[in-house]
Amino acid sequence: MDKLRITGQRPLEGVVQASGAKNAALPLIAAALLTAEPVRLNNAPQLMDVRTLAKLLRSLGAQVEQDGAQIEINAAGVDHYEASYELVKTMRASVLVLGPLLARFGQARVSLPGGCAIGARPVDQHIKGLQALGADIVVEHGYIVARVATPSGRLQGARITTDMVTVTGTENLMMAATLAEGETLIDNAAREPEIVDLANMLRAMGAQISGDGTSQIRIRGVEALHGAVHSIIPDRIEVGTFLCAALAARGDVTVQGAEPAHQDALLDKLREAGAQIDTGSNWIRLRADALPGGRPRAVSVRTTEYPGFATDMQAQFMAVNCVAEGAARMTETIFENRFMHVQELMRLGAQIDIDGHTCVVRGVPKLSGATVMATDLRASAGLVVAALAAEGETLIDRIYHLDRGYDAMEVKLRGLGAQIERIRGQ
Ligand SMILES: CC(=O)N[C@H]1[C@@H](OP(=O)(O)OP(=O)(O)OC[C@H]2O[C@@H](n3ccc(=O)[nH]c3=O)[C@H](O)[C@@H]2O)O[C@H](CO)[C@@H](O)[C@@H]1O
Ligand SMILES: C=C(OP(=O)(O)O)C(=O)O
Repeated sequence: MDKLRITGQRPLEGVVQASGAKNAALPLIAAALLTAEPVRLNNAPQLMDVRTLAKLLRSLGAQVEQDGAQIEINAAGVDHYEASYELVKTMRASVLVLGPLLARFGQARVSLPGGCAIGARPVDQHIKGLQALGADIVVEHGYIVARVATPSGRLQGARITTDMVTVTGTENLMMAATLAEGETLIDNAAREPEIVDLANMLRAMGAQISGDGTSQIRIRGVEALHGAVHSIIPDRIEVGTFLCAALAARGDVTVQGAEPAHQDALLDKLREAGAQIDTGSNWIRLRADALPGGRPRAVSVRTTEYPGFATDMQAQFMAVNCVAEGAARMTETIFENRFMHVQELMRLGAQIDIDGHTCVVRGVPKLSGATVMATDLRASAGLVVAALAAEGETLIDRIYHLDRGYDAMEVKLRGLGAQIERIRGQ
């Protein structure tokens, strides 16, 4: 297993390029299953999760080729409708093939996604919504077995109100509804930029969708969708991770290829912490090289659905609070077990008390490098941010979690002056 070795307290300076968003790329790749015509995605990130989903689509009979930041998908030859446990267990987002398979082929057998460290993450809302669209669904032997049992063989538009706001749930239902007969209204829909990106590509494929970006999405089903070319939005979590790293390590970093409008909640918190933020149409610059007192101020956050503070940024922002002046309260409201980085941050000298869904972080003047273990994707990113700020050497084990969702992270950080290297495992 690969590890990262980081020697901290090097000033981070310069320009870094953001990649396309993992959480947009995955539903967009799944959406290509909705048509027999080719779909081309530009600005695609090069990530383990993208490779895993590509492998899953190939196992269904699709052709998928990635060449750098371009992915070509042709789902004309799909003749299998089963996503096996072996492929689904490493990545929850594989459940995104359920809606498209059901809508285009009338059947799907998709393994329940494997257990994930950050919470139980059931898919009951995906199932409930697809049932409302007319699917017969049973869960047996660890698989969701779904069939369209309507007289026309097509899903039927319906009103769906999800019990909670779910991102991939909204995406699955949106994709399924594009080929349904009649109109679907998804109420309590997620409003994330990745939902809007998916709606934009589905529209380019001929779908009729409105209301994306609000909590009511309306879809008028069409008989067939066609091919499209689409450019994936920037990865706001990757961008945020670089900004947190720049603040924690007190640098001056410009992230190019970013979308500042997607980052309001985070930029507010970074400013509150003392960072100077400047933005342009597609870049964000964070300056923390002249903080009053030399340290950021501790800032409390509460994770919520978009446009609130993203749960996927909680660990990285906690790393900033670990070296800040003062104390901050951090509340996680989306996932029940997303504080696994706390124990590892404490190995670096952080002072954190956990009480259920809330942590109180008391900033210390200095963290000190140690050997730590990555437990999930953003926990790993939080450890990288902390290690960049820590004195001495930190060894981060199990970075396969990081590779799921960051495109060449150590190469990009090295470009900013970080001392970071990958140690290849056997
Ligand atoms: C690939 C992708 O886009 N992943 C993102 C997506 O995950 P994902 O789409 O899996 O997260 P959801 O928005 O669905 O989860 C939100 C909450 O709803 C619960 N829930 C969800 C569905 C369901 O059927 N039943 C249920 O109880 C979950 O357990 C969780 O507590 O949104 C999360 C919340 O912003 C992010 O952290 C993930 O990075
Ligand atoms: C939790 C995440 O991803 P996933 O939903 O793919 O597990 C994430 O991107 O932080």
